[in-house]
Amino acid sequence: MKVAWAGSREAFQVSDRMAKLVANDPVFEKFSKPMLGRKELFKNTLRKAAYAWKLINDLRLTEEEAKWLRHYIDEPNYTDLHWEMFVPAIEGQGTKEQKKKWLPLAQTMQIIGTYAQTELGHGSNVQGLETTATFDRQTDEFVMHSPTLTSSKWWPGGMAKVATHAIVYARLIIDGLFHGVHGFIVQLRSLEDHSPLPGLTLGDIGMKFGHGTYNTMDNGVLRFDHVRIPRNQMLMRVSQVTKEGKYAQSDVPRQLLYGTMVSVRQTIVADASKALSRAVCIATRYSVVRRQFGSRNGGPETQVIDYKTQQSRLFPLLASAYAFRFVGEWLKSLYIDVKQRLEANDFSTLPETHACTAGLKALTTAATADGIEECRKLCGGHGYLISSGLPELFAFYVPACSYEGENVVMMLQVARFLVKTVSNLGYKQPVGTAAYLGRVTPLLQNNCAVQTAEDWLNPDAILEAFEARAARMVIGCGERLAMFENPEEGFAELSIDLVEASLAHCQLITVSVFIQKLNHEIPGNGVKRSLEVLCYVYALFLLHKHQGDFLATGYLTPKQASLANEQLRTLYSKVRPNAIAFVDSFNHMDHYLCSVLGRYDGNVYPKLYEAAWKDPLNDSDIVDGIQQYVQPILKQKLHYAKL
Ligand SMILES: CCCCCCCCCCCCCCCCCCCCC/C=C/C(=O)SCCNC(=O)CCNC(=O)[C@H](O)C(C)(C)COP(=O)(O)OP(=O)(O)OC[C@H]1O[C@@H](n2cnc3c(N)ncnc32)[C@H](O)[C@@H]1OP(=O)(O)O
Ligand SMILES: Cc1cc2nc3c(=O)[nH]c(=O)nc-3n(C[C@H](O)[C@H](O)[C@H](O)COP(=O)(O)OP(=O)(O)OC[C@H]3O[C@@H](n4cnc5c(N)ncnc54)[C@H](O)[C@@H]3O)c2cc1C
Repeated sequence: MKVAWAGSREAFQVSDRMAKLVANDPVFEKFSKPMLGRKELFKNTLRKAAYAWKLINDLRLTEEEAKWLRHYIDEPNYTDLHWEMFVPAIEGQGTKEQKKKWLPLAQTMQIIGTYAQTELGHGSNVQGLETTATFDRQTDEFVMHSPTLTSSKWWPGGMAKVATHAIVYARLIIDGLFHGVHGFIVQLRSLEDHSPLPGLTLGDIGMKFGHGTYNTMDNGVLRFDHVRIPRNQMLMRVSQVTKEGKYAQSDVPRQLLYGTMVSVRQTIVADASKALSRAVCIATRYSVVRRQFGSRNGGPETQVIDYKTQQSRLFPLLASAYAFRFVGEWLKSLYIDVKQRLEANDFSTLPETHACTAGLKALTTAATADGIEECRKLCGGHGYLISSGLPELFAFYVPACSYEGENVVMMLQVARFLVKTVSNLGYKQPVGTAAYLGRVTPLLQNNCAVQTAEDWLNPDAILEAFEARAARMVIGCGERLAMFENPEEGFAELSIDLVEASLAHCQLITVSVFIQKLNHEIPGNGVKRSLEVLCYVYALFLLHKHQGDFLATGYLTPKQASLANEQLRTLYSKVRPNAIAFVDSFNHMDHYLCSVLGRYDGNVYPKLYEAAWKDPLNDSDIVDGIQQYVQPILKQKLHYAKL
């Protein structure tokens, strides 16, 4: 199962080796992090990032190994933006000459970059950005300027204190004419003494949710006061500006300007299963250790994992972790394919890839953030302790619902793709993830054939149910949209239904990828049979949760929906004996989990007790402030005795 989770034996070996390397190195200790003040926390992260870079070079780690190393170090920092956004932005949007100049500097970290798109006034609406890049023909330069307070760049990670360069998105202006938003490479700091260059105001935007997690990152604010950069620092793969000030567009689509976001959204989907599996591992192990009620004749109480209600909250999350792992893997291969096509100027699959990355980013991050919080509750009161590992994990993870495309905004992008696909049905056969919309007649006409709970243990029955639900919701929206004279007005009016239809479409993708995985790629019958159980749990849980959709579209009868739920409960009993094996297969080491409740050895209570004594408040019996503020209250003579 470990191999099935990792994707291959080689992938398992690489991640396992890096996990051990980090866990065994005292530099990467992290239990004390929540006790540090912001400055110490930040410096501590800089120290770890520098040490990690040294290890990467000294040990000559491969790119894959370096990624796992950063993952297990487990602290967001400036290198995330450098490797995941700055470098890919140059790769995807730079010309050959620009790549030749900038990539070697970035890849050896002689410069450190960030991605400065969002502003105080606009994040989702990229076309609404206000920073300007005005071409000056006399000097062959762009003048970067922040004309308003709301045009201040706001959020870019690593920008406040570390980055020496940024890809800055700004409105291109030539001779007073606006030519859309483009990316520019801008140097922020001196490579000698690290001070901000003249004309730039740079700072940190302040503390974020959760203490010890995202505050390791220096998210920044940046303002320009007429800062000049050479013309050849505009990223020019999509559009070019000549020295005469002529604006030209290549025959590559403008959407490539948004390419870096597609790349990172794919990574975020691939990473969702890491965060969810981490929370599920903690909650499952603790649910086996924790006992409440049910003692008979002085025997042990019931392990809380044996309560049906606990199982009904935990096992769908376990199944979701596996579903997200597989859909992340699938999306990665889709992305690698589109990247190769884009390099060869084939843009045909870009719209579908954009819809998949946007929609699956929204689906997986929302479910993962909610899932981590549910795992915290599954651990009862102890889940609220930092030493459970869950509050910090939640604080770290939850902004994924907002960054890289706010989730509702992303689902509306999926809706645009679906509406377009439906309106083209007469003359263009949909392919890939939308192929089912080409079979609308049977999907609209045929209803579910399930008669017994056992009938639900059939991948074809499940797939057809999810296809019919999504198709009916999408087509229904399409029909209602057609009644509006102004399509944009109609889209806005129906946006709530469109988001629900998009979610149905994305859930269909995750369910069908899980089924596909089982049909083709699982080594060993035992592993395959166990994963089949999780696949059914995932699908039937979604069906139960969204049964309103399945019933309202008329595909299921109430009887069939309740048979699905009956089957789901039976499946929970099949998951129970393997629950620990399923979470051990994630191969999460204690160092990575950083959780007293999720310890591999189950030795929870002594370690919980021990961890409490490490709190700085327990350094002495009488702490600072007691004599000054508590004793006077105790010793005062009250006028009003009853108060
Ligand atoms: C316990 C403690 C735990 C701690 C753990 C620590 C672990 C650390 C581990 C470290 C490991 C490293 C891994 C890290 C990986 C991830 C790093 C993430 C860091 C996160 C930092 C965040 C960065 C950011 O947020 S950057 C800013 C992102 N901003 C956005 O996403 C903005 C969203 N807005 C948009 O995308 C657009 O503006 C949009 C799409 C909403 C609308 O655009 P528009 O210009 O108005 O266009 P529109 O008219 O709607 O569309 C035109 C047309 O184009 C199509 N389109 C739109 N976008 C794209 C695209 N990207 N690609 C292709 N096509 C696109 C659109 O559909 C339209 O098509 P048509 O309808 O056919 O015309
Ligand atoms: C931790 C973190 C790190 C970040 N790092 C970076 C970075 O490195 N670089 C960078 O450039 N940016 C970064 N960002 C910014 C991030 O990309 C934006 O915050 C994100 O894109 C959301 O945009 P917004 O803040 O403008 O939200 P808004 O769009 O203002 O969202 C507010 C609300 O309005 C709704 N809404 C907005 N538009 C619509 C619409 N058309 N229809 C319906 N509802 C709508 C949303 O659903 C949401 O509920 C980061 C953000 C965070 C939290």
